[in-house]
Amino acid sequence: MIMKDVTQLGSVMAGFMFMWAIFQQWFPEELGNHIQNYFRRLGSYFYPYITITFPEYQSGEFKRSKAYIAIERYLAINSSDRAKKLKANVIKDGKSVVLSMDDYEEVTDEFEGIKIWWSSSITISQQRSLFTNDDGEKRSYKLTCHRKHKEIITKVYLHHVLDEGKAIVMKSRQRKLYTNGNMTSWSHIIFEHPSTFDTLAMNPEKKKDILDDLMTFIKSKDYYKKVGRSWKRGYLLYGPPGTGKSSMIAAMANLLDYDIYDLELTSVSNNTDLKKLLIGTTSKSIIVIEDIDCSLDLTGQRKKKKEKEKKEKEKEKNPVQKKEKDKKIKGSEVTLSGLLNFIDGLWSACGSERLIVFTTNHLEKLDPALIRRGRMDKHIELSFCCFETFKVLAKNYLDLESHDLFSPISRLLEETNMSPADVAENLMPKSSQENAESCLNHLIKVLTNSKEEARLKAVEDSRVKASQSESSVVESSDEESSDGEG
Ligand SMILES: Nc1ncnc2c1ncn2[C@@H]1O[C@H](COP(=O)(O)OP(=O)(O)OP(=O)(O)O)[C@@H](O)[C@H]1O
Ligand SMILES: [Mg+2]
Repeated sequence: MIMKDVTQLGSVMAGFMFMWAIFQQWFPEELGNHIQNYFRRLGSYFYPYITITFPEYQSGEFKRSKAYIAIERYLAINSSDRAKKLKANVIKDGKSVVLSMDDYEEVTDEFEGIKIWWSSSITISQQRSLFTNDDGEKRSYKLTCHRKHKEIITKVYLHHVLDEGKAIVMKSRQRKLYTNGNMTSWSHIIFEHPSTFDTLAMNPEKKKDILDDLMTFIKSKDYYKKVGRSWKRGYLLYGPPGTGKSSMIAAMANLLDYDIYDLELTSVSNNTDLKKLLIGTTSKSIIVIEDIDCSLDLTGQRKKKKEKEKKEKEKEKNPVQKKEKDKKIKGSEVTLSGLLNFIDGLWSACGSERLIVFTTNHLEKLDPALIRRGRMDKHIELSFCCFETFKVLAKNYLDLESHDLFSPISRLLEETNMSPADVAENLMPKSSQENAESCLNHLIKVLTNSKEEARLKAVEDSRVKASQSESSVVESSDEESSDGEG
């Protein structure tokens, strides 16, 4: 209603201005300016509103304007005076419907006590252009507010609308899992991994710590800017196979609504291609390098320690040699320094709000430069299944929070090294006859066998060790006696 009054008032003022344009030609210039100013003031008095229009397509752009899409989604959810006619947009390959305000609808919004009017309009263009859709329709949203609020509306409210709208778009879009199939570009599939922090079995305190860290990160845009760092964070996930490293990455992506870029380092030819791939990533994403120790060629790293340290010192003195020491990625020309640049060089700042995650089964094999704090800010160990981990798995897989068999399982878990993947596998019912108790009994059996196997292996290992040291004693005494003969 108010919106209609505002629009009518606008039409009256437009009429005034038109008449003025005709009269203007009959007056001397100076008098004309006076009258013009007078009319402007009069106009502001009767029509103290400003309007801002957001077209669906910016000129020169083929894609729908991001601002338009953000406003569309914001208004569908936030406008206090909801639109009566809605439009349904089908997204996520037909799996989800998003409602938005239909053409020629009006809604109101309120921000810090200020009333804002929004209207949607459409003009049909006779001349079809590349920048409109097939029907030659040009849609736009128009914001109207009182002139005295111009500052707060343009500087604060619009940011709020665009940020909220973008967040809604991000939440409802389909997330993608990218891989560098082609050497310098990414290809993707829809990312639909069911792992979440609820299904992830690990020590609850550790889990909370990671969750807090992630939530702090996503809210820290201004902080990162203030301290002069690009808005990204590195996570190093390490631990034996089947302990949940990949599952945690999926849980992170699901929690934050991020895309995943799964970087296969061995198929990147050189540092330049690596840089191109980096530029091709978007914000709000996780760049993952799995099994980083398998990608880096670390042959020769474990030579005799002292000899190596001596050589290192010499190389430090000679920059040419220092460059040579740079390790290469197996089967490619990408070097360690190329990778370090990828993580935190100048180019790494080309996007924002990004996590870089490395996983490894062998932390000790990694070059310290690669995982130092600042590059890999948070080191997270995922280890063999403990009782805390088991409890989460029992809850997820069997809907059990407690059971008499939990205490023998707790003891056995302390005495064995079984990965959560193996425990989970044993908790899964294999037939319709199996119930929670039979699954627990099955797990006890497997844990007992594994404990026995570990005991036998330890006995065998110590036997081999003893026989090795015996034979080395014999060898050295033989050498001594032959030296004596010589
Ligand atoms: N901590 C865990 N919580 C819940 N499920 C787990 C956990 N660890 C392993 N699993 C289960 O085991 C399977 C394998 O786990 P995942 O692939 O995450 O292990 P990983 O640590 O990445 O192993 P790898 O080092 O071999 O890559 C998962 O599909 C999941 O079902
Ligand atoms: Mg994995």
